[in-house]
Amino acid sequence: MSKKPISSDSCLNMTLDSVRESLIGQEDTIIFCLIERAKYPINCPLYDESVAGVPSSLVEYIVKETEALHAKVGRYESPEENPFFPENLPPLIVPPHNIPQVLHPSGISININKTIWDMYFNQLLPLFVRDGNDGNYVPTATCDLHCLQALSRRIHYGKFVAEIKFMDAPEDYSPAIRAQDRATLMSLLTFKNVEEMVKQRVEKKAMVFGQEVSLNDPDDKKGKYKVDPSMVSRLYGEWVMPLTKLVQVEYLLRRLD
Ligand SMILES: C=C(O[C@@H]1C=C(C(=O)O)C=C[C@H]1O)C(=O)O
Repeated sequence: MSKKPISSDSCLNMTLDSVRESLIGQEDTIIFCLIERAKYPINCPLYDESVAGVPSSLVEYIVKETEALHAKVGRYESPEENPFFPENLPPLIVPPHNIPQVLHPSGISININKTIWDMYFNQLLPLFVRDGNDGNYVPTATCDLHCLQALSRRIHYGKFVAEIKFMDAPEDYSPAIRAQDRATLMSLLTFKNVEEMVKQRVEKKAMVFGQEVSLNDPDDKKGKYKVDPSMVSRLYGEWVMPLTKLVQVEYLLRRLD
């Protein structure tokens, strides 16, 4: 496993192991966010485009307005954060943080949040949320926002993974980058054994974090989970890891610009 610091002057001492540790920590956040969202039914009116009083769906309005507030106080100063609606974000009202530059400048602006948005609302939500409408629209939208932010952060973390992989073996990656050869880059950065471990671990975490707890009959709730653990494994296998790898490829394609 790599132990080399990512760059001598970044002082961040990132390694492939340390970014993988961060991805493992982010698994917890994603699973807890899914558990919170699953408390509410689908609450369809939130996603209806024609709600009186707001210019878009209620969920889109809440995400946009929250991002505008967060932009003013510096959320998007961090290279780990990517807005869903980057157009027309207001300027900072606090002093800049001067976060050390780790990523290659051409890769920083990669943003696949449109794909993440579509995946979340059209494919993922219907899989783990029950039908119904309990009227809790704003708390439900807040859960959607947290799920989206956690997934986006995890998937865009591929930029850091790619930077480290490149710095560890520029001689392996450079010919494929020069040839703009996506398939070779994808196979160079893929570790099937790591992906298999990730899928197993998130399934196990979903069992532990989402188990139902009963004081009376311990067997009463056995085998019942707040979100289906196999669905979490599927989420990672079909969307989270492929999209993280897409970000890695996009980043590497620009790495020698
Ligand atoms: C993130 C990495 O790159 C790839 C993507 C993975 C993921 O998204 O979890 C896991 C293994 C790799 O195939 C990594 O190597 O850790």
